[in-house]
Amino acid sequence: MSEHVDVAVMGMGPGGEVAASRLLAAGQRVAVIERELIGGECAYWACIPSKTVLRPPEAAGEVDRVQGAGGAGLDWARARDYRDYMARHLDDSGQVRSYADHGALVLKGEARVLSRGRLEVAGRELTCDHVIVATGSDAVIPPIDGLDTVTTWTNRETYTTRDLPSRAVIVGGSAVGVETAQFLVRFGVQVTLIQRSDRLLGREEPRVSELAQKYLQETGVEIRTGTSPTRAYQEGADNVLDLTDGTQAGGDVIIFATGRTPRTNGLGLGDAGVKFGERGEILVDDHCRAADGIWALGDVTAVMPFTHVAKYQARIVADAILGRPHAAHYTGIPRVVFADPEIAAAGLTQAQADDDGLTTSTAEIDLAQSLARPWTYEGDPRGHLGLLADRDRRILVGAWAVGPQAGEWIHQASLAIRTHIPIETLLDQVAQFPTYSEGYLTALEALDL
Ligand SMILES: Cc1cc2nc3c(=O)[nH]c(=O)nc-3n(C[C@H](O)[C@H](O)[C@H](O)COP(=O)(O)OP(=O)(O)OC[C@H]3O[C@@H](n4cnc5c(N)ncnc54)[C@H](O)[C@@H]3O)c2cc1C
Ligand SMILES: NC(=O)c1ccc[n+]([C@@H]2O[C@H](COP(=O)([O-])OP(=O)(O)OC[C@H]3O[C@@H](n4cnc5c(N)ncnc54)[C@H](O)[C@@H]3O)[C@@H](O)[C@H]2O)c1
Repeated sequence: MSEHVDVAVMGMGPGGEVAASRLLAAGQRVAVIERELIGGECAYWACIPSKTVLRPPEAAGEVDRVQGAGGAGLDWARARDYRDYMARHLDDSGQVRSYADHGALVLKGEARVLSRGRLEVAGRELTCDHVIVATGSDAVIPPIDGLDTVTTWTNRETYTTRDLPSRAVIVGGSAVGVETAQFLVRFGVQVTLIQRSDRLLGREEPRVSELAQKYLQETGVEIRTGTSPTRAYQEGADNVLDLTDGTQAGGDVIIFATGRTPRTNGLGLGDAGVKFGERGEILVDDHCRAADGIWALGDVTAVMPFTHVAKYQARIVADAILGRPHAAHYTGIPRVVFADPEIAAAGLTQAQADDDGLTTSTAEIDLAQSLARPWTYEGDPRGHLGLLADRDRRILVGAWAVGPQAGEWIHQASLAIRTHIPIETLLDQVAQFPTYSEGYLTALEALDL
């Protein structure tokens, strides 16, 4: 006999967790279904371990850059132990207990939709009023001849490794590739980064790519753009890639940071009326509704594959199920790459604004030339801020920043873009002295409006 719940959540990554927690708090009977670990990719193999191991080199670098301090050392064994602690030693028994204590029906296993409102999990049948699909994404590995003869890693092996390689080749130069290169090189690994397009972080402004490349090269990463692997083979102890530009790259390991694909295989969703996009993503409306009684959120929708977006969409879905629907807005959501210095952006790029037919004005400032904070912060100051304004509406539509803690102070631009704060109000806003946030005034004044 099948058991009935109000809502079944398929996949308990950060998106599924937020949806489930909110629905449980509102008194709904919720089944939480997870085939691996409650917490998902983010908690065990992505955001949390990566940000944990990026922090020691960042802190040590800060100490070395501050005048009057110096000599900070790095200790991989301690960094790794703390990473493993932060990733709960790949043990979710605490989460399983906690959801059960909060009244959830916790099911460990692969969920599959049998028909609308009917699910199967590990041989057990479940009926429900709503299904939330929050199954995330898998790493993509491009088809390359000979790949099965060499040692390959994705984010999973990279962020659970006990020992660091001496030399690593990273394929892919977007967020995962840049962060992974930054982490490894600062822990002493010799890193070669292979990027197919002609610049890193291809979705951001070309100037952001340029700064990202400059800072990464300064830390010792060898970056090769405009090329990609054609063949993989073993040469002695080396894992080697032949590249399209006729060169080779070799190391102890080849790490793939070549994107993600939505996890929808075998979920049985097509029969339940769910539609898929070109990348295999679940198509949703602005309430994250995929079909009658079926909702989807997070990476599986490919709207913006970030944890903060998965959590936002979870709020949208939970509110819709609880009878207080409001549409999702993605304008101005921040995008941060936790390199050193941090790389942050929000809103449109110039190319996107052009596509939208906007009449724009841009400004870029070197923060060290106009602010005190970069100088009080470090001896050889770094920091750039770029703004993109809509001249007709006199609002910001885009912003980027490359500098210390940019991932924090980008949120000012994020809010301004999301809420259409008039430029005049932004010019009248007072930022604390001396902070990086003061840069907004200088950049706004540099706009030609
Ligand atoms: C190396 C790396 C670093 C990242 N760093 C950041 C960062 O700093 N900040 C940020 O915002 N984003 C970051 N991301 C992106 C972030 O990890 C994802 O956007 C986020 O995990 C998406 O959450 P989700 O809930 O949609 O899916 P996931 O975290 O992928 O969770 C989905 C869950 O569903 C489960 N599942 C799948 N199929 C089934 C099934 N049939 N039945 C039951 N369970 C199932 C999976 O086991 C998994 O636990 C990073 C990604 C990578 C790869
Ligand atoms: N700090 C963060 O918020 C954070 C950190 C890491 C990842 N993420 C998210 O995770 C997702 C996955 O990131 P990602 O960097 O893996 O994927 P991505 O899709 O953003 O980038 C993949 C990169 O690999 C390159 N590439 C693909 N195939 C290649 C090949 N055969 N040879 C050489 N280069 C190749 C592409 O040109 C592209 O630059 C992103 O959407 C990102 O938003 C976020």
